[in-house]
Amino acid sequence: MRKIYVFDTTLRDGEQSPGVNLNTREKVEMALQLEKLKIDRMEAGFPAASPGDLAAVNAVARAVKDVTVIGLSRSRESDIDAVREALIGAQDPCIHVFLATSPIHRKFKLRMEKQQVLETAQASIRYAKKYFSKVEFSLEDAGRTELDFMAEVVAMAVREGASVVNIPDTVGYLYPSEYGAIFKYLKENVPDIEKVQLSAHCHNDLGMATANTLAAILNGADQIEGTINGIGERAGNTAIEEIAMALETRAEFFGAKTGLALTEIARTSRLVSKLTGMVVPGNKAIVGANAFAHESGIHQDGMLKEKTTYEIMTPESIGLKESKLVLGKHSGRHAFREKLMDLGYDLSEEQVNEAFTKFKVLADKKKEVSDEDLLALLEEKLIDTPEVFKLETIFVAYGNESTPTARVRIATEDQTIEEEAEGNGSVDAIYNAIDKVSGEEVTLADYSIKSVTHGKDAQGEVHVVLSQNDVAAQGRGLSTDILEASARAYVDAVNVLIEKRKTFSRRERATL
Ligand SMILES: CC(=O)SCCNC(=O)CCNC(=O)[C@H](O)C(C)(C)COP(=O)(O)OP(=O)(O)OC[C@H]1O[C@@H](n2cnc3c(N)ncnc32)[C@H](O)[C@@H]1OP(=O)(O)O
Ligand SMILES: CC(C)C(=O)C(=O)O
Repeated sequence: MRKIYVFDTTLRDGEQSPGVNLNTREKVEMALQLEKLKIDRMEAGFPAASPGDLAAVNAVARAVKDVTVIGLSRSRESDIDAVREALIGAQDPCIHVFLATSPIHRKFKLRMEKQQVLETAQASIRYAKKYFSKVEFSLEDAGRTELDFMAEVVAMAVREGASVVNIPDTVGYLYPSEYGAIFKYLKENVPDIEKVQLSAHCHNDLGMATANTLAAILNGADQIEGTINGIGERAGNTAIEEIAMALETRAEFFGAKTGLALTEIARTSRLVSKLTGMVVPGNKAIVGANAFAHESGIHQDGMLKEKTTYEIMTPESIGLKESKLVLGKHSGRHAFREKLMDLGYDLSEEQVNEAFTKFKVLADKKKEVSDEDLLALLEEKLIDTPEVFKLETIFVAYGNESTPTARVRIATEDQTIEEEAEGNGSVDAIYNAIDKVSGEEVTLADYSIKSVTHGKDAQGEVHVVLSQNDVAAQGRGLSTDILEASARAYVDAVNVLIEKRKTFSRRERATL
């Protein structure tokens, strides 16, 4: 299997993400984790950028042992000298010199003719070669450079003894077949091209960085450049974890692999996210929180029967513990039952169906139903409350300068009653309206509320104690809305109270 060398630029191009600034300690921490991931080459920074970056590159160079450490440099002697200083102490140092070659960059940015570009690049490679045995040269914006001029510059870099020549699609402009064709062209048209490694460096402006990098591999690229989590300038760079897993998962197609320790991917991704402050989107390939999570019933059923139905790679392969079956409104009975078993509930078919119906009502209100939600729901289900009154709807009007008003609709065995009442607050108004429906004279002896789950859409659980003469009754209500939970708890307590009163009077009659 052909080996693809991984050039990680999380610490350089990744740090160019707007808002990201890594200090020396953070760069070293990340570098040591990248070493554990077994990347081959690491671009630690741009030493000429600032004294701080020079010092950080030097600290990284001294800290890592098994990775080639690289410093970036413009085609200027002063930049090259800064890299020399920064890489003192590196086990295996390498300099990365670049110069833009495209007509747009030549004309507007560098204000150079083709010949000047060629000569400047040549002079800088020669100067770099005096101090470094390993020199990578990049043709910035190669993706928009004329093919014949690109070949001319690459041929010069080969003659001057560069070890790697990089062909960046700096602005993420190309389509995979176009990018792949460049590598094929260079392989076929540049003399002695086999003396250098060809490298692919893609940006994600049109979301094609991964596809373009893979196209380069299919057309002979020896090295790929990218960052962890795909962070980087503008829309970012190629995500290294995507390339590594694509090659691993489709080895029969690509016939190439990286040497990465794949089980370190998840840990590295988390560290990069933590230190850069760049949150990984849930749906990000490979390392997003949802990459191995399944929410819909049909998928969950498939997963429970055979994981390969919906997973082309395992979470374990990137260092995660297991896939997740997330309960939500699209989930089905198979996953629901499985979750109940995990929580220690071995229920009958009928009980599962009953709980499932309640779960669906809750799932309509909540984005994700947590274990705590389910436990609360199951406990509620197991309490055998006789339903003389059944709360159908509540409506509350509240304003800080008006009297709170509530309207409730409650079903009894043979009719539906609607009542409205005012109160000192919204809950009081609801309770007054319920009293009007039930006709019961009760005292609210206790009221408490707590959140049983977390977040903005947490479920609130309300407990009330009602008393009537010598009889006390407790009620409990659960909802994502605390007013609804309050109403449910109250109606529940009224029902319990009526049931208790019946039992009490039966006992009394028996003793008479
Ligand atoms: C595609 C990439 O990611 S390339 C890397 C991009 N990364 C960075 O730029 C981060 C670090 N950069 C910096 O800290 C600063 O830009 C510095 C220190 C390098 C230079 O700062 P300044 O001297 O103030 O120059 P400034 O950044 O404004 O302009 C860049 C200059 O470099 C020139 N330049 C750009 N690329 C190159 C190159 N590869 N080789 C030689 N000169 C170059 C520009 O033409 C411009 O020159 P001019 O001043 O003669 O017009
Ligand atoms: C310096 C070069 C390799 C670069 O980052 C780019 O062209 O995107």
